[in-house]
Amino acid sequence: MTKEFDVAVVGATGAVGETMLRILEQRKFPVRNLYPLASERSAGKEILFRNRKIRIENLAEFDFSKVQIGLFSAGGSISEVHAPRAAEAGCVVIDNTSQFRREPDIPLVVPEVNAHALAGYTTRGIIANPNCSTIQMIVALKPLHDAAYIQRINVATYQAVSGSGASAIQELANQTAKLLNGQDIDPPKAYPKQIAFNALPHIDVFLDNGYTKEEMKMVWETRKILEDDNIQVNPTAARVPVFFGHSEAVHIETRDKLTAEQARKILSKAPGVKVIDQRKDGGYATAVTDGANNDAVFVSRIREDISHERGLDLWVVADNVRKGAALNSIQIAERLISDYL
Ligand SMILES: NC(=O)C1=CN([C@@H]2O[C@H](COP(=O)(O)OP(=O)(O)OC[C@H]3O[C@@H](n4cnc5c(N)ncnc54)[C@H](OP(=O)(O)O)[C@@H]3O)[C@@H](O)[C@H]2O)C=CC1
Ligand SMILES: N[C@@H](CC(=O)OP(=O)(O)O)C(=O)O
Repeated sequence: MTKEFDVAVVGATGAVGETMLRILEQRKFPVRNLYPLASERSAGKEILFRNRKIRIENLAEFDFSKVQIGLFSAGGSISEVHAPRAAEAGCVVIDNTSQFRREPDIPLVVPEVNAHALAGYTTRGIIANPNCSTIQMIVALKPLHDAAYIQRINVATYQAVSGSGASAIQELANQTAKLLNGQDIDPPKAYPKQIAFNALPHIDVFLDNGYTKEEMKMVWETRKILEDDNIQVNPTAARVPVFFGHSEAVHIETRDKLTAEQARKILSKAPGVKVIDQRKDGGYATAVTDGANNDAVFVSRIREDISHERGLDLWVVADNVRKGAALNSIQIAERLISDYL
């Protein structure tokens, strides 16, 4: 008989939490009892899971000794308080926030890339899920790194508003509707400037070195996941008026020469990757037509960099809420139960 697990979803009413519920159903994760948790604002409301209504409970009052697995996506400050409390009660936490990612004794895991790191979860009882932009980039780059050793990455992201949660999705929809109706938009709340029909070169807070925290997460997390502090990463992260699906223009410089043909061949066999790369109109993946609602990381526009002897260019697209967050967490949970619990 398949072993079953009691699972808490923290942030179950949010953009990521709701997607987690759907993915647990779709992948037939062996859930015995599901506990959807959120703030006291949502406590008492109901969610649907496997066609059954389940009452949302208040995270602050939840006893984590009732569950073996906790999927957390309610923000860093919430995880800071409640993830250690859950781990203390014997629940293994898979945390979607950036709260613990840089801590050396907490594994930061993308199952296709470094599943072996999961073994370290026993020290703190917490496993960190990486940043969405980092996950899709690293799924595409790891096989190329193994083949030719990547020395430097230059990346520009084009990130969907769903990365900022349910309120930002609503803000883009509202601004778009108002502008199309010839009305003035309300003062922006989710972002400092209008997002509809615009592009903002700003995600997360600004740091002293002039990069934003979203950009530096791509540097720190890439190095930790690849276990290589020598890899140089130079990101620019931008927010664009797309609802679901992050896109990235990725430029790599490898130690050993890799042709576009070799890279295409390697990527076509890589776990979690789907290559769509025909050099013709529409022969490439986009966030909306391919990334959104799909599990794969799509790679397109594979070509040799005309400005660098050992340079390669790629276009990488994925569903930021699925592979960038909810799906990756559940893939971690699947490895956890198959290999450790
Ligand atoms: N891997 C990654 O890159 C990603 C990580 N994330 C992480 O997940 C978090 C949630 O993202 P997202 O779903 O998009 O955000 P949403 O704003 O859509 O949802 C937030 C969720 O957190 C809950 N919450 C808020 N405050 C509390 C509280 N005090 N106690 C308990 N629950 C609370 C909300 O519950 P309520 O409805 O009751 O307010 C809601 O369920 C982000 O803050 C981020 O840390 C998100 C996207 C990608
Ligand atoms: N920053 C991501 C989403 C997110 O929450 O990332 P993180 O978990 O690294 O803070 C985005 O806005 O698209």
